[in-house]
Amino acid sequence: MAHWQLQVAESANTAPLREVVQIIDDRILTFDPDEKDRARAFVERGFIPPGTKRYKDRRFMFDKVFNWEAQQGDVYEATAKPLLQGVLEGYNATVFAYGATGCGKTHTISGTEADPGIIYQAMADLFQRIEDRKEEWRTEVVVTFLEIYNEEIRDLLAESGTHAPRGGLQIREDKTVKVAGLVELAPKSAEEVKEIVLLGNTRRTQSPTHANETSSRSHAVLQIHVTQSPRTAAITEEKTMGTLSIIDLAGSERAAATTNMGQRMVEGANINKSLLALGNCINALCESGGAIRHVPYRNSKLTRLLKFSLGGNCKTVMIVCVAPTSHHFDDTHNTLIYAERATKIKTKVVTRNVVNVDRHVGRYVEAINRLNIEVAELKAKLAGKRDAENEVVRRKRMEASSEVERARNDMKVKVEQTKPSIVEGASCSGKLSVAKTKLDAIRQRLAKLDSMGTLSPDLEAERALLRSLAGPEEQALKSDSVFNVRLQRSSNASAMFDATMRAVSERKSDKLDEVSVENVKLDARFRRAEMEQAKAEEERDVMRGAVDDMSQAMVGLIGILGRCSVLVSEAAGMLQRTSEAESSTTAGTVADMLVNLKDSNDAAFTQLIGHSTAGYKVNESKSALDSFKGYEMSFTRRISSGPAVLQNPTSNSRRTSTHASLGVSSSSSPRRRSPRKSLRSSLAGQPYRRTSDKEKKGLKPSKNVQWKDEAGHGDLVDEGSKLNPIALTITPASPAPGDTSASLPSGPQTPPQRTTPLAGSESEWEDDNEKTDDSFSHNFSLSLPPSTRDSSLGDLSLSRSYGPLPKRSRPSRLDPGFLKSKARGAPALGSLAEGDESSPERGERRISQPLGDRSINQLDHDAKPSSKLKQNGPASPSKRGPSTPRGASKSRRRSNIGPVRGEKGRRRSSMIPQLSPPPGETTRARRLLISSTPLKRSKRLSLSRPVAVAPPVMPPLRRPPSSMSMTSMADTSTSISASSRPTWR
Ligand SMILES: Nc1ncnc2c1ncn2[C@@H]1O[C@H](COP(=O)(O)OP(=O)(O)OP(=O)(O)O)[C@@H](O)[C@H]1O
Repeated sequence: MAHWQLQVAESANTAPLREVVQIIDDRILTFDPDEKDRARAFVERGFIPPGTKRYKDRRFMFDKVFNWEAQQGDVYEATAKPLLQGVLEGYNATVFAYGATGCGKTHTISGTEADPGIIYQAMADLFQRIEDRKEEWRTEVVVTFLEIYNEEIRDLLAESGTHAPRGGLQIREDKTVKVAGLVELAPKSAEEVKEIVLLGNTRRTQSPTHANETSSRSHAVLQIHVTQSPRTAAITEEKTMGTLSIIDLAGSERAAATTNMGQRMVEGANINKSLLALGNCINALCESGGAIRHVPYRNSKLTRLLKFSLGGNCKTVMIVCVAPTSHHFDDTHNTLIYAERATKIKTKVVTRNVVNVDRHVGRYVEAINRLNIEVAELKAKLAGKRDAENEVVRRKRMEASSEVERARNDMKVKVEQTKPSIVEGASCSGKLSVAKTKLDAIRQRLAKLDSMGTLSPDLEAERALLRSLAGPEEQALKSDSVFNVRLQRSSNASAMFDATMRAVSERKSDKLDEVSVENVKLDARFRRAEMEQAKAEEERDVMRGAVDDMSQAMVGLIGILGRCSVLVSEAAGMLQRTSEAESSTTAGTVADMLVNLKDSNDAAFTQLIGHSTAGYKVNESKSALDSFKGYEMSFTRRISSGPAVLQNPTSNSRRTSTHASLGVSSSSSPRRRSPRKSLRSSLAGQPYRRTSDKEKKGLKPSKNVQWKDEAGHGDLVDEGSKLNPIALTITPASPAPGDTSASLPSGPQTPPQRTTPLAGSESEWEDDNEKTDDSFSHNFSLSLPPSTRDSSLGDLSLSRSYGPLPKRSRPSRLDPGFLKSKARGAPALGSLAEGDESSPERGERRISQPLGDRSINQLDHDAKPSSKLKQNGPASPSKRGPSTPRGASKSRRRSNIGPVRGEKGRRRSSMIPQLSPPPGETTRARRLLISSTPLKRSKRLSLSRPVAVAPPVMPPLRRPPSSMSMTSMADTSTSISASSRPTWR
């Protein structure tokens, strides 16, 4: 069935006398619409007889009606474009423009360079579609261009001078209509077709007429033959052939209207004749209704040429151009009637032009060769495609790898940036935990003391001590403390670290494949775990340091307690003997009290560590009081900021390991050597004693009033002048040169250990601020009551100076004093000369041994009659000199344990406990009150003063025993036991 599509294009005309075409919508128009203004209608049309219409007012309906604003593209879209797909599928199609002369047929079909018409747009579309399906179809396009001028067919593509005839071509009609001898061109693009059309138009007959300056005096027929065959060849080749005919008819013209004369009139007559033949064919096709009826195609060349386009196997679109003004009233009217009649053409079903070519056997070789070529081409394409794919894959892998590397690098950089701060935060967290734990223990004891109501002086002193101990811990736990600030900083760094890890692991990138994304995530997880491990290790180290600190302190304190108990016991024995000899009841009472004190302390000691010192006997020949050099104990630790930095106990214990006899183990036999660290080694392991500034300046240090100076806080109440105390400052001293242990076989065999650098290095390690906060020292002062005159027997005060001290300057080996003392020989070193002052001869040393070394550890081995104790007196250097290892003194000197020789005199006098007041001097009990609030702090605090035990000559006690008030350490120990948690520090 032929598909007729009638469309009307309105051409703008410059003679708008009256609009005779009124467009109703895109399919309906009204010709010669009725004039509403009756007066004007009368003026225009005059009188009309009754029963007749003044205006035709006739409606026409087409497939599409364009208004004045329609563009070339709009016309193409609605007319020729729907035919193109049919042509490619093997259908014939025809587009022709019909209308009166000068109405715009050529403009619609060909257009201009700037505004191309249907031909160019259709060709552009056609070649684009061919390009799109070229993989499956081989397509050939052949173009012919002719004109029918005065019933003569002329080839518009025939070049003059060639054998191709320009005119007089004949139509050959078989199954199709063909013009013999036409030049066929095979354009490859729409541009080439455009050039072909422009060329042909220049050859087309055009003449100016009255109606149109560029009036086409011929019918132009452009035919595009499209032949397609599939690329996949088979035995039977199926070809499709479609022909698109685009025809620009010459305009119909009325001879009267055009006033053409001569040739133009002849042309017009031929034009009208052919158009009339076309009209007759259309009428015949309409009337036949598709039935077989004679259609007068042969009446003109035009109808012969359009035979199959009008009534055959073809889809045809007729574009009708009309002038909308009353000036072309009749032409427009006739054209519309002409077009309306064309819409009624009914043709048979349109079929495809498909040709099945059965190949001859002889052509198989040709087909096979072609197929081989095709296969080779396809293989080459495939290989190229694979190479390209491989290249793409390789490039993607490289990009993914570099992206992963970038992510890893980002994480590494962030770890390096934040790790120090985060680890420091972990350290601070650990220190804060330690401080809190310590503070809890201190507060527990304080609460216990507070609940006791009125406290005895010693408990008051303990409370003051504990408060001062609590101060730095509270300080450390404050929200604005250094640790908390660092902790906050650390948490910020940690948040940054986490955010970066999260951002990097969740980073979206087209370059990352799944494996790379997983790799990055794993790496981020590893970094997080690594950071957690670093934090945990740091915290563990802090905790371990704190435990070590506690252990060191505990070992030292156990030594102090043990030795004090023995000392008290021995003093009690002396007093008892004195009381027996002099029949002094006072001495006896005091002795009894001391015995009680010793028993109480021993009980506390037992309760504390499960070991009693009661079984130890005092060496009769060498009294502990005589040999006791006091305790020099400087626990240098860092409050809440890490482990205490004590001297390496290993080095010292190694030196005395063979004589470690007062073990902290619960061994039942005191003689049995404990595998654990011995008391002596513990004591030897204490930090070196520091020379105070006063000592360095040669000032005579006070005895117990040194607290304020050293501690920098606490109120000093020097009651010594009033109370005349027996002040015994117990200082766990480092092994003195006179220490027999130093002369024991193990001593010389063991190289002297230099211990100072350890502490020194720690001192250097801390920054100034932290050192101020972190250092403290202990000083335990056992103040015995005035024995003779004061009613108050004084108290046993356990004091601990705590707080800042002036920065200690480390003695340097380059120090002139050091060199000077070095030049004088070993005796000038430190405490090696402790016995000098008590010796009548200079350089002669007293045998003064730490109690723990001799009286406790070697009770049975060195047991001598107690009477020897009195006879002992200043010992000759020869008694110990040969056995004194030089290394020991050197070691002590290096470790700055003792003062230089020049300071000995002053220090010595301050060290000797004034068991009996110097002649003419009123001794008073000296009590130290420690303020709970440190006034100032120093980096390190020397815990104690070196002390020398005065000769065991006890002044007669004048005070009745009943009034004596002595507080044993049992109170403290009881509370400790009650809390089942030692609070030694
Ligand atoms: N839609 C339009 N827009 C602009 N100009 C137009 C349009 N239609 C026609 N014209 C102009 O009107 C003039 C006549 O047009 P055209 O030559 O296409 O008419 P024709 O129908 O082909 O006449 P003939 O039958 O005599 O060849 C031309 O100059 C053309 O540029």
